[in-house]
Amino acid sequence: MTSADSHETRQVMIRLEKLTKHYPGQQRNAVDGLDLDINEGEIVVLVGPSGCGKTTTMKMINRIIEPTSGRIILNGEDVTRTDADQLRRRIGYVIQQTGLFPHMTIGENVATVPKLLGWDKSRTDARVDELLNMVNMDPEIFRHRYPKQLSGGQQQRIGVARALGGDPTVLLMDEPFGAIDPITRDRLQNEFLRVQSEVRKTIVFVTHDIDEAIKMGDRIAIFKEGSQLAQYDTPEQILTAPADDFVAEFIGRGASLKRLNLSYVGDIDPRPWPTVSVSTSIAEARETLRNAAESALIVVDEAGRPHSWVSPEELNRAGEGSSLKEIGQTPRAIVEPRATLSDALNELIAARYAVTLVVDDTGKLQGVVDIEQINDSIRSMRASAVTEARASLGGEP
Ligand SMILES: Nc1ncnc2c1ncn2[C@@H]1O[C@H](COP(=O)(O)OP(=O)(O)OP(=O)(O)O)[C@@H](O)[C@H]1O
Repeated sequence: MTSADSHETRQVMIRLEKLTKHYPGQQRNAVDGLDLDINEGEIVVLVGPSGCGKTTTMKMINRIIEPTSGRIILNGEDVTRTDADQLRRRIGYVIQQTGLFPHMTIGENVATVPKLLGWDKSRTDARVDELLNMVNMDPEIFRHRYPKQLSGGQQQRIGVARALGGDPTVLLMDEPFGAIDPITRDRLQNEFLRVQSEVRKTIVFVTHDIDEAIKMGDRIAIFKEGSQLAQYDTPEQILTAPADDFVAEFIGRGASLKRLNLSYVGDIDPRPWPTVSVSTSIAEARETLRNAAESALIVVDEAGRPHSWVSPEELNRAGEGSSLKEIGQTPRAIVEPRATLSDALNELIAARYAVTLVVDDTGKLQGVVDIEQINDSIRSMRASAVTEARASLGGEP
């Protein structure tokens, strides 16, 4: 099944129909007749140049900005003219500067929506603890603190916890990690993806950063000015088959490098490499290497974990009485199947080796992956994306 099929079979959670916003005094509509379907449980990222209308689009979904015309359908229900306060309780909202209430403790902030929903104290307290744990903030330590006693990254975690308070079906995120330093941002993005794999909300995420869009999005909507949709597709499709010059330019250079972040070492079958155990004798190791096409051996410990690399020179130099435990080089460039191909390539370059060692969760050697295999994987990804793009145009595969 292709990714396009799986999107079609899922239920639409948010449907925007001919959604339009005209700001008084402006010549053009900020958002102009936008049609967009967002499926249940997916992260859709709205991305595009400044002023293209992505924030206006998102804020119309919870009607912080009222549409001029068009309809918003939430889970099959037309909510364009229903009570906006009620609507906002069903939709979590995370913004760049967290919007935490400074005079309230962290616990009180996270309890905002449960209180509005009239939950009793014990249910609310339990929910606050659950949410703080979910975003990796120990309730015992942080519950009674105030926002200004937290770092920017910690405040942003609380922003996410608060938005999830009433267990909303939909979460709107407006450049949530925009004001955070790059290293913390990366960590928060990873954490958020972990949280999402547990909570499976329907998420609309606005960013101006295409790399963030590629990382976070199940699908990406690339906007041109006036909220015209240039392309609405998976990150893989957008990177491999951009719909037009505007999209290609917006992705920028290095699309192939960005694609490396979308495939994993686990997608490649590691190939075997001549391997001996630390207890093997030097003579036996020499014999194994002599019969192998490769130019070095991997030595594994009793549990099958990489212990060292040994070269023919090292084996020749070693005296008959010495052990494989004592000679060779410490292995580097070790990756797990969940590492991205980008991670694997980084390891290869940093270690200046020709292959990375692939290990399982227990550290046991599975085989190796080399640069050729990484290259083949990118090539086949590109070929399948082009086939898919042609098929969606109704052309010959
Ligand atoms: N309150 C407002 N009054 C008048 N015009 C507005 C208002 N808010 C936005 N606009 C205009 O509407 C258009 C779309 O703005 P919007 O903020 O939705 O874009 P954006 O894609 O989110 O941009 P950015 O990345 O810069 O935040 C812009 O031309 C903007 O100047």
